[in-house]
Amino acid sequence: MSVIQVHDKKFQPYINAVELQQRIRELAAEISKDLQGERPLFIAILNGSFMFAADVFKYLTIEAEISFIKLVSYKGTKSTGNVVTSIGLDEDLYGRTVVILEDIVDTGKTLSQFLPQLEHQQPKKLVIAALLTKPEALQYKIPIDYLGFSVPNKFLLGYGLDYDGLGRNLPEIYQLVE
Ligand SMILES: O=P(O)(O)OC[C@H]1O[C@H](OP(=O)(O)OP(=O)(O)O)[C@H](O)[C@@H]1O
Ligand code: HPA
Repeated sequence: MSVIQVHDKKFQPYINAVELQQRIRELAAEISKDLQGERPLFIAILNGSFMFAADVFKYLTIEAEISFIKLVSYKGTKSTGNVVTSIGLDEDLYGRTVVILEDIVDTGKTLSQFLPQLEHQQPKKLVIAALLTKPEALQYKIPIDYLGFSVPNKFLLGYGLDYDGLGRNLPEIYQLVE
């Protein structure tokens, strides 16, 4: 792995593919142990989480379902500010064990807006699995139950994460060179 250029910016190697896969196997093993017999529904938030979701899901050793959703944000009324709604969630969450799959919790804004909507459906349990989080960037308190890596507040690329549309296909994670 070496420094790469995407659009106008340079990125240096940060987490290699072997480390990533090893950590994801560990997370999948933990989830499998904790949620044995619950037939959880995994909800992957597109676009960024597609690779993480695919890898976690294939390493699970329990019965589970998966659904992919896209969040769309639009301007609500003055009092509600931005409203986030989801496209593609057809399942009824009532009484179910639900695992949210996110590639990254950065400021936490996305999940802080979306979690209440899921909770509204009264799942039996709602847990979060995130590959990455940036503690220094967090502005909203998000309880991450299964975390891959805690990372510094620098822009990341690869393994689902993009810079202006590119870089999602990289099998490893890169960090912006500043
Ligand atoms: O914690 P936050 O600051 O809200 O950031 C995290 C969100 O940002 C990214 O999605 P993005 O909105 O860039 O869309 P994408 O997944 O399609 O790239 C990422 O996949 C998370 O969903
Ligand atoms: O560090 C990041 N990289 C790419 N996309 C993102 N979305 C939130 N944080 C990031």
